[in-house]
Amino acid sequence: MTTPNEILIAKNLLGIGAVALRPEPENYFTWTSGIKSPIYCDNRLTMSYPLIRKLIAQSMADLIKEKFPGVEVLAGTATAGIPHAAWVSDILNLPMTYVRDSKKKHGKTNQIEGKLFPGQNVVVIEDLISTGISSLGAVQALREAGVNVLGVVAIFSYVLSKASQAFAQANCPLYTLTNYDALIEQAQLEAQQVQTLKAWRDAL
Ligand SMILES: O=P(O)(O)OC[C@H]1O[C@H](OP(=O)(O)OP(=O)(O)O)[C@H](O)[C@@H]1O
Ligand SMILES: O=C(O)c1cc(=O)[nH]c(=O)[nH]1
Repeated sequence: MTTPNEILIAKNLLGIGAVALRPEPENYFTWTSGIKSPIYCDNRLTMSYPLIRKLIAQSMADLIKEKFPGVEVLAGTATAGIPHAAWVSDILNLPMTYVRDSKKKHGKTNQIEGKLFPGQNVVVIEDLISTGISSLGAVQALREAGVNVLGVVAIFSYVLSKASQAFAQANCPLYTLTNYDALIEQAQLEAQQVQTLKAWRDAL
């Protein structure tokens, strides 16, 4: 069942043109995982719309307070999760860190930037979940640093079965503000196109 807030966030993403469709296989987008896709959701565009980024930050803050009341630190995923982690940490008045996808090649060679203390309760902030590999990589780095990852909060998920399995296997709860089904239902597409897009996702 799609909730009113999932619909609201999906409508806002659609309203700013964050969702692009390329139905012809020869023009498919390439995702970070290498998956070829007829759809791409560019949540980075939300940075340019203060009202929408505030709606996202407040919704994430509310979700974190409800699901992870013991949170002590937020960790954004580089790069697209970082600005959202900053805005949410401001609302919740919490310290913030961010996690690179690998160790920096120079300087202090950190993968995690910012201050963490072993045993702290951390929530990871991500912009988007496809396979979940990026956010679960951040979760692993944080666990190796000795902190307790309570879970991941993201703006959007494609709800791929492989992502659900990966989060379950990593014993990491995931909550998102909206998802693929809400998005394509609000996208004012032909019924046939909605069916094709759902079948494409379900086959991944
Ligand atoms: O669930 P996954 O299959 O890992 O895919 C989702 C990731 O892909 C995008 O990041 P991208 O690698 O494009 O980098 P960016 O955040 O620096 O833009 C997005 O911001 C997520 O982090
Ligand atoms: O999997 C990805 O790389 C990906 C998909 C998508 O829709 N949007 C995005 O920013 N990244």
